[in-house]
Amino acid sequence: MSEIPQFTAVNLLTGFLGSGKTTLLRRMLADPALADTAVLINEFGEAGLDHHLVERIDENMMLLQSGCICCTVRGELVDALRDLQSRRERGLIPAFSRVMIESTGLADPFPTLSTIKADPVLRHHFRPGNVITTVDAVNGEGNLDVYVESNRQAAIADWLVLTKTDLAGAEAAEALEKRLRQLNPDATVIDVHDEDLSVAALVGSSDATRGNGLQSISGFYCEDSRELVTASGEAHSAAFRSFVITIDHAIDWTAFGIWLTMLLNRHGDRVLRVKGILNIAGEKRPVAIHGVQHLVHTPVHMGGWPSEDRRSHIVFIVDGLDPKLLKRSFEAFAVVSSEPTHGPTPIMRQNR
Ligand SMILES: Nc1nc2c(ncn2[C@@H]2O[C@H](COP(=O)(O)OP(=O)(O)OP(=O)(O)O)[C@@H](O)[C@H]2O)c(=O)[nH]1
Repeated sequence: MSEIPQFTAVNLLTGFLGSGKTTLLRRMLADPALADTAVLINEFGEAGLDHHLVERIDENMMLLQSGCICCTVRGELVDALRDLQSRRERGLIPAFSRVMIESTGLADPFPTLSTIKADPVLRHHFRPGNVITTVDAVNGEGNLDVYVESNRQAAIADWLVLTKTDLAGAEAAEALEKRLRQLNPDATVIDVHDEDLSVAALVGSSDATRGNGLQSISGFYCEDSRELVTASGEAHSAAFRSFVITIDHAIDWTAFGIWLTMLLNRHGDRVLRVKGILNIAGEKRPVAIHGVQHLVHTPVHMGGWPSEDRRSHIVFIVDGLDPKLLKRSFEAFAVVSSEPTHGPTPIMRQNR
């Protein structure tokens, strides 16, 4: 069992929606050097799926849900860290020597880290560790153009991890890297596909790199899950909404694939993120699907169902798109087969 450090580093894994945070987290947790890591996952929206997609469930992993870590669930973050500390001290959970928080894709890293320093209990046990920011080489430039959150996540990073360079091509990746270096000259920029990348190094000592970003960013906070406020106090123009569709019948894969592709082709600039765990007609194991703006990623068969619940859950994060319209188009496409997964009714629920 590892010794309890005097101050446990709390590392923050951030990056815009769908930029590859959970994918990188999975890779990090698979590294034996990072086995003694406690993980807090924060999701924007009512149905958290990331803790299922990580496919590691143990007592050192917690879900912070129903809000954004930089604002509405900040108290939950404090409680979760205090709880981890208390259970570790009493030997109720395996000792951990670092914490990794995966934030929502919309979170501002600054309030998250300052929460730890400001809390009278936490500051005796924890210290801010590294900020690791994933930046998607396909959508990254566009996100930096439009979303202030994306700029802040990049500006405060100790590590800027370029993802999806395999899809974007060398030219786009180089242009993005150049822009990121201008935005944050102190960060180390690395390609997630670089053979030399040691994921354990991402959570190494942060003393040499931390500071500049934290000092230059102030006054930004996320008011609630729908409206974001800029450093100057003006309302952010983006109208982010998150909602989930839950389906009680097995899904017709072909119809669903056509529907999702058409949706993202047409509205990809406003459907910032789609992710789901689906019960597909004729399949025993669940299928994880991911859409990020105009991009539909390759679906993946999961190892098994994460719980007794066999229904499909699809989470959407949209910017200025009416959830009712999206739901109507989903229904019109008849993506639901006649095979029930969980009782006869109802077919579909929308939480918000
Ligand atoms: N081809 C490719 N796909 C990637 C890469 N990184 C992530 N993906 C895919 O991108 C999709 C989204 O990845 P996630 O890791 O879930 O992204 P995320 O940032 O955790 O998403 P949110 O938590 O919803 O913001 C998934 O289908 C991943 O398999 C990459 O480097 N290359």
